[in-house]
Amino acid sequence: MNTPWSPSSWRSKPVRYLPDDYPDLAALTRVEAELAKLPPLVTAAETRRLRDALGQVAQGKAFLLQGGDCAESFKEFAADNVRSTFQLLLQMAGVLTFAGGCPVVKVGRIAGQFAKPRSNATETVDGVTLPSYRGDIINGMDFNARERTPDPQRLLRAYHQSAETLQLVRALAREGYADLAQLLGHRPETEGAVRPVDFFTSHEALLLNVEQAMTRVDEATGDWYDTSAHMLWIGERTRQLEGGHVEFMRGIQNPIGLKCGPTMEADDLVRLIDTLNPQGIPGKLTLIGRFGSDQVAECLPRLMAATRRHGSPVVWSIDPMHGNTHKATNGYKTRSVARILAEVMAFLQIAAAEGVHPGGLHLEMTGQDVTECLGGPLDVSEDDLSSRYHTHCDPRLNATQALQLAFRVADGLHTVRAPQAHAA
Ligand SMILES: O=C[C@H](O)[C@H](O)COP(=O)(O)O
Ligand SMILES: C=C(OP(=O)(O)O)C(=O)O
Repeated sequence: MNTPWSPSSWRSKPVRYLPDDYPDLAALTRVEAELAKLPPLVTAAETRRLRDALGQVAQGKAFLLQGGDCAESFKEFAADNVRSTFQLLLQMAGVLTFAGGCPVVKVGRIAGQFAKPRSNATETVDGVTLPSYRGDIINGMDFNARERTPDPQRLLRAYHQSAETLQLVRALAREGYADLAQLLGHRPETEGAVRPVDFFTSHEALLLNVEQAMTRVDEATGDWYDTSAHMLWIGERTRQLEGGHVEFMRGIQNPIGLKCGPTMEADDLVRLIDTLNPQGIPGKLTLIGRFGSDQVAECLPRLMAATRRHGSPVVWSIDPMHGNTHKATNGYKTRSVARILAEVMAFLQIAAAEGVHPGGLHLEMTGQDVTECLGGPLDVSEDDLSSRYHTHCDPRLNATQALQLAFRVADGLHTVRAPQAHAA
């Protein structure tokens, strides 16, 4: 694609999943202009550091751990919640580093993960039909007409909450951690042993009007960076080659993710790679498979084979959440840890068979002790779901479930690497 790009060129393309029911469009335009004047949330230099770190993943020398809420919310925003998810990610990274034998790049679904592409535009309860809840950045979760009407002021509230979240995350990352013992809950023995950690932010780049407003020229390089997060990804529902989301993402220098679900064809994937990373920069593009444990064996090998033949240095990561959602018999939207584990293990085995580095894990998870996914070490049952089901959209792994997964992945990475180590 050699056509000129600008932060607003997506506006001339078909765009899916952007709300089109703001009652006052002039108010929306005013808020977009206000956002464009607010300070960047992240810097271009930090963003380049993440791209370089992901370049190491693309070369098989590191592993990507990306995780956090399905949807951040205004109501659940609290320092303790941010801290517990941050610490959980560090604990998991510790497990993966020690057992997997390579550095782990840590990226939160945090400080901007607010907008959700919903399967149905409307929801009907007791004969009343209203717009679906689409994330706190767009409308409210309560089932009444006022809450479900998109409100542009929510864009500003989400910006400010993201800024506060980032401030806390940056402080926590500076405090860093001393060693694995501290990660597992013990205090460091000496102050001097503390090491800062690199921690990055990410979210789905769904609301292109917001992403456009946050996109600025970096003085040092003259390049465009989306300063709303270090990494942005294109969702499964908005990855059309000719669509607005791909158009926007092809012009920014941030590392980007691309969700790849069961309907992704190898030819389309190659075209998307050529469009999104035409120069083949290592670390620029992360492919995030999300097929479901029952489809991964059928879908993933041909996509991995296509990227291997193509030769562009992509990171292959797996999101074992979004293809494994089902409704429990009591109506809760849930996921079973067994199926999540099965998809991740299949990913490791398929990557080994295709000669591709299994580069990362993308999870919806929280440090809070929720009961949203079934199974795990404490064997959450369908009857337990109602006790602590707090997610605003999709079910997340709780801390014990996420740590169990990290140990299993670390084991799996060790096993798939062992034959390569012997061969070397
Ligand atoms: O998180 C992703 C999507 O927004 C979500 O899976 C869609 O959920 P829904 O099918 O309940 O709309
Ligand atoms: C919507 C999401 O996933 P997907 O696009 O893969 O369905 C998500 O990760 O929040």
